[in-house]
Amino acid sequence: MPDFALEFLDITCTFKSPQDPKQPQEHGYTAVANTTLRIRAGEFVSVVGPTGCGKSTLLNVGAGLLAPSSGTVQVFGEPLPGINIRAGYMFQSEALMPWRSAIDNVMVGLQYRGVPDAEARRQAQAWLQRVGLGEFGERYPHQLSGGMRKRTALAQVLALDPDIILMDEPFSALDIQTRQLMENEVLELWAAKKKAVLFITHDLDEAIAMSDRVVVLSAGPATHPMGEFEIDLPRPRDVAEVRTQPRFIELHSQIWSVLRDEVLKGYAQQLKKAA
Ligand SMILES: Nc1ncnc2c1ncn2[C@@H]1O[C@H](COP(=O)(O)OP(=O)(O)OP(=O)(O)O)[C@@H](O)[C@H]1O
Repeated sequence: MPDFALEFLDITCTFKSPQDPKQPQEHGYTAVANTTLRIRAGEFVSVVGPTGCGKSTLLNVGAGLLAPSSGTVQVFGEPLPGINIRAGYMFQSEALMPWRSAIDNVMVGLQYRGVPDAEARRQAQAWLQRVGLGEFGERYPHQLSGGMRKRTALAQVLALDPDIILMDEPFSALDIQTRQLMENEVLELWAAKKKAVLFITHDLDEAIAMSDRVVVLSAGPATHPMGEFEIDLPRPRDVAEVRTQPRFIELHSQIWSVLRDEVLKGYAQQLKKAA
């Protein structure tokens, strides 16, 4: 198997201006510029950067939902021709179908893949069990708490057994306690199966606590990696406890010294845009 599960090779993404759609694309807004980022099979990589810098854009490129203006994406050494079928995707927003019960939501991807209903139901139930929702399969999304909905979404992604998991600020809407529980659950599930994970967050503590490597993106436009940090904290980790370790604090201050300036630049740009 190739060393890298997912490679972004010299990726640039330029969007046409919504105000002037007739303008040639090269005169539009360049969100991501000349970005190269490689994620090894089984590696947990977080990408942090100021708000609006281009994190989701990069993730969408990795999912095959957005074609880059230039550069290539490789999945296990092969160029990505369209949708990345080896990747599961967990969004920031709710992605559950409100008219389907939790178990039906988890089953749906398996059914699309042609798994017979009874087997899909059995597998979905096993995943709900694993994320602590064994008793809640018949509930509809509106009958579940925010944390339970996130767990259902996690089961939905993991049920498809993807080799690559793309997560876009999946827990940002949760309260801190639920968030830490979910982070620990993700780490446990990841340790059992060792998938490649690309995790987008603007929370540096979360990034360090979860990851093998943290990549810092510059403020936009033309965002690109500014620094990469190996997180050599021992595993298994408890995301709340690990934050008290001296090495965590050291890594945090090293990464923050790079990220801080970018956050300030990003903030200044947002103020300029709003003016
Ligand atoms: N389809 C699009 N058309 C035009 N501009 C876009 C499009 N998608 C994203 N952008 C712009 O590209 C930039 C990067 O957006 P993106 O959503 O990738 O940032 P982000 O880092 O994920 O943001 P946040 O931290 O707020 O989630 C933003 O300025 C955004 O307005």
